[in-house]
Amino acid sequence: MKTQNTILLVINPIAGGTDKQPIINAFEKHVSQDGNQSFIYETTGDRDKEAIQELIKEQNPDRIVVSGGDGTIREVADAIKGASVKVGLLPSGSANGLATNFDIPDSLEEQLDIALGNHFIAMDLIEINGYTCLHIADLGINAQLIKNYEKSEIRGKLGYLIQSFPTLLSSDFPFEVEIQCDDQTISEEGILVAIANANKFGTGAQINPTGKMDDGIFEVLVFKNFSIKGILETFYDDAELDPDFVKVIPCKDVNIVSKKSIAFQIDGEFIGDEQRIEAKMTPHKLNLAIPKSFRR
Ligand SMILES: Nc1ncnc2c1ncn2[C@@H]1O[C@H](COP(=O)(O)OP(=O)(O)OP(=O)(O)O)[C@@H](O)[C@H]1O
Repeated sequence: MKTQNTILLVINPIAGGTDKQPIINAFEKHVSQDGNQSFIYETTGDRDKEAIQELIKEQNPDRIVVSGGDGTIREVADAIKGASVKVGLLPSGSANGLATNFDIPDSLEEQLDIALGNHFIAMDLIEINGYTCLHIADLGINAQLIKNYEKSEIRGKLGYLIQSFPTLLSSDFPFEVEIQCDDQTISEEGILVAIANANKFGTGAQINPTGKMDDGIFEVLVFKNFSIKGILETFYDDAELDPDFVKVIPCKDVNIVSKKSIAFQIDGEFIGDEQRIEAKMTPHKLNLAIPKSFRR
């Protein structure tokens, strides 16, 4: 006889500003049709990591399905660190950068098939200045855009675009950094220094085409100057990054020091103006359910 599994849904009621009841209904239906048992935890924004850890201890779920944005996924990743529980995604945040990297489709039914399916990646987790990073962190123009965007009242792509003009003209760019990666030290000048586990920004821009999310290595990318060609190339899957435009340094451990404080973001969330960034690959993996068609 098939054993009954317990599946926990962690759902952020405010993510993306949408009604979550249809997601809860579809999840419960799908899990019961599979002959499994479901239970639900709604995040509150206060001590969610600890609450999820308590639930894992009490209920010992076989899998946790996360409905929210990257912030909610990170909360779950932090809660299960070191445990083997599987994780599925029902992206419902405002940007969904991690889901974009795995080409998770828009339809809820397809998302449920994937989240409750049996294709997994043992995804690397990076620790940066004490935070868990799921896909991409960066110092420079992109983080400055996110900072300006978070302060602005105009939402959506238009808001992002309007913010880009003062950001691109700011005297902070380019800036100088010293990068100590494993046992080499490099001095560079750039407009954006990214630490990338993944290939894409949440917007879909392909900034790190050779990155693999399960190889135990992340890439430090230094974008050296404003190049329309270089920026356009990052939108194509098979882009070969021009070394005059971007320098790529694969590593497991990096210290980045900037001469001045520069805007810094992790997974689409503005962290602060920073001068020192310490990033290292953690020994933990996220056992994530992904589409069968995902190309590593
Ligand atoms: N019930 C709640 N009320 C208010 N805030 C909450 C609640 N639950 C979670 N949060 C907050 O939501 C944030 C995480 O949101 P998340 O990133 O998942 O969604 P989002 O911001 O809509 O999406 P994205 O990160 O893709 O832009 C955290 O700051 C968390 O503290």
